[in-house]
Amino acid sequence: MTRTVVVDRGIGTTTTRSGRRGEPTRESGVFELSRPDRSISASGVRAGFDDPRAALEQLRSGSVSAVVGALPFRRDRPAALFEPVTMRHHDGSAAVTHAPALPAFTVGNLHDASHLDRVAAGVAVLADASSPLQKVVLARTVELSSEHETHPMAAFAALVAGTPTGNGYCVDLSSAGAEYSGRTLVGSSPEVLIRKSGDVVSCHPLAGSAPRFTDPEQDRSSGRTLTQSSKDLREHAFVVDALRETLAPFCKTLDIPDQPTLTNTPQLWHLGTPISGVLADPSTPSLEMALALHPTPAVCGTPTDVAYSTIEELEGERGFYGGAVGWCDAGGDGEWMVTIRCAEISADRRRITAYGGGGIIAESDPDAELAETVTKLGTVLRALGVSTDV
Ligand SMILES: C=C(O[C@@H]1C=C(C(=O)O)C=C[C@H]1O)C(=O)O
Repeated sequence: MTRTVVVDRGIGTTTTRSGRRGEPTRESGVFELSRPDRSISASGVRAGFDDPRAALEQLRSGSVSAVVGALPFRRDRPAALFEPVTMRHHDGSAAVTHAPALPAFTVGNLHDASHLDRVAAGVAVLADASSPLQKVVLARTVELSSEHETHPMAAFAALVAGTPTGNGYCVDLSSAGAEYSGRTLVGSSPEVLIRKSGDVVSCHPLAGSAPRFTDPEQDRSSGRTLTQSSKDLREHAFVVDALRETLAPFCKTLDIPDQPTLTNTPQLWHLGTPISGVLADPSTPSLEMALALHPTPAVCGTPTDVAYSTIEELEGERGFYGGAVGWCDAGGDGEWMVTIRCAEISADRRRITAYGGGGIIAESDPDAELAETVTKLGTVLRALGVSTDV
């Protein structure tokens, strides 16, 4: 799967190293990751990698100086990673100026009842004593279309502005091959898969969700109920257990609180566990750890292989939703966010596919799960000016 792509910046087309000329691309190699304390802005493709192992090898050997991009949900699908031509770090979240205006959208079925059948089918497998499946994350999409183009930076700016933390990302997916040429992933994820700085690593897994409310008392009560929900605590524990098992071999010390704490976005309350550790080998690349940790049961399930096949059967192809978005420099430092609260913008920029899902266990209720996807889809939809109150 190794493919190296060199971009001819002058005329905006992509050529492979073997000399084949690809589809014309616009602004090839856009990568933005906005985080509350430190953001990354990269552009241009010096070398593209659809195989993350090849990117890791070249980072280790020092032949590339940094890698940015997106990992897909399925480990056997092409990644969209690249060594950028320029890469800047800056303090605080991204401040996008002069972003073009967003167009008006026609929105697909926001309350698509077919998700009820999907969840019911998942619950049936989970309740079947002969299946090893304990948790599965099931998701759905909503399609947006417009007569006018959505500029990815306009969507990114709106997503960053839509959260007080300034979380947001925008990734050109062209390095994943012809199928993805010109497509862009945008989103605002609250979930840190792995962050590495020197010998310190941290993660902030989220699992277990409840809606926010405008009424302060109702809002607090929704959060409080979540902290006491045995169903959500169980969903959360699968994720923390998986992270503990994967992180332990990398770490000299690992600090994992016994109980999750409440965290929030403008749309949702979540159960979250702040995990930190000290690496045995401080040169371990953040990309290596992201590949080891992904997919966690926050986006896939337990056990992973059974959850993967259940998702494939009940949902189909997820593309980059449920993957990871991030960066890794030559010293191994970097940060990878779980690719949730996201949407993919088509190459012609007139169609947008937004994604939302949730963890399902045997006790899950299909109606509540459908409502949770609408709330989660609200992160992207509201940023794009689309109401979810219909
Ligand atoms: C799967 C999504 O979110 C994940 C699933 C959660 C849950 O099941 O409660 C919570 C946070 C995320 O880890 C999504 O936003 O699409």
